[in-house]
Amino acid sequence: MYYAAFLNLVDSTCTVVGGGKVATRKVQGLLRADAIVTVISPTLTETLTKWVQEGVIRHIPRTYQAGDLAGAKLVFAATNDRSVNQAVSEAAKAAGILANIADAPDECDFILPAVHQHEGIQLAVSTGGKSPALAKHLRDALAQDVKDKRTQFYQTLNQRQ
Ligand SMILES: C[C@@]1(CC(=O)O)C2=NC(=C\c3[nH]c(c(CCC(=O)O)c3CC(=O)O)Cc3[nH]c(c(CC(=O)O)c3CCC(=O)O)/C=C3\N/C(=C\2)[C@@H](CCC(=O)O)[C@]3(C)CC(=O)O)/[C@H]1CCC(=O)O
Ligand SMILES: NC(=O)c1ccc[n+]([C@@H]2O[C@H](COP(=O)([O-])OP(=O)(O)OC[C@H]3O[C@@H](n4cnc5c(N)ncnc54)[C@H](O)[C@@H]3O)[C@@H](O)[C@H]2O)c1
Repeated sequence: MYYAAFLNLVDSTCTVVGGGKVATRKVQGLLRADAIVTVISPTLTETLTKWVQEGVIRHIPRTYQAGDLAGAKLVFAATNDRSVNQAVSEAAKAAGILANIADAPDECDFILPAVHQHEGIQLAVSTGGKSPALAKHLRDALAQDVKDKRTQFYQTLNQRQ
């Protein structure tokens, strides 16, 4: 079983290798947590390009090189090249940096849950890597349940503010 935790990444540097669909999703989650994000990739999705133009993320416009992970608190490998993702995994391990490797659950120090966030409540659902689609489905069902009972939950939360 994985150890479940909520990380404080405010002002922490997180490095994402790859600039495709999966990298975009990982960056979005990091920005929601107020992390400082560097993306290393020769290409970017439209969304990532927009965030670079807005100055929201830093972009290194080339392929991954040894030494790129220096200073990172967390590392994400999300290229479509197995050998690159594996090189990132090995470099992170050697540097003692926790890594998420998008195409290799066995190489992940941590995996991401499906998340729902509304006001003060955050739901996170995992299937331990077995079925991300089921994690998404369960997250949506639980989010609906929270929504249905929101008056009751938010009264409790507001009493604690
Ligand atoms: C929950 C979510 C969080 C996030 O990424 O933020 C997440 N995957 C999501 C979506 C998604 N992932 C995949 C599809 C395509 C359809 C399908 O196959 O289901 C879709 C659907 C889509 O894209 O819509 C395929 C896939 N995923 C992994 C592999 C590699 C492998 O299994 O070998 C492959 C095969 C790749 C291939 O070779 O094609 C691996 C991982 N994906 C995880 C998390 C971790 C385990 C979570 C758990 O189960 O506990 C883990 C282990 C590592 C990690 O990435 O952290 C996010 C939903 C976010 C949301 O929408 O809210
Ligand atoms: N974990 C998950 O949730 C999940 C979900 C779907 C797919 N995947 C896996 O994630 C990987 C990426 O999927 P995608 O749909 O984002 O792919 P994609 O093809 O959209 O994007 C790949 C990105 O990697 C970049 N890239 C390629 N070589 C590089 C290098 N040497 N250095 C830096 N960047 C490089 C490309 O320029 C591109 O931006 C695939 O291996 C796929 O099997 C994981």
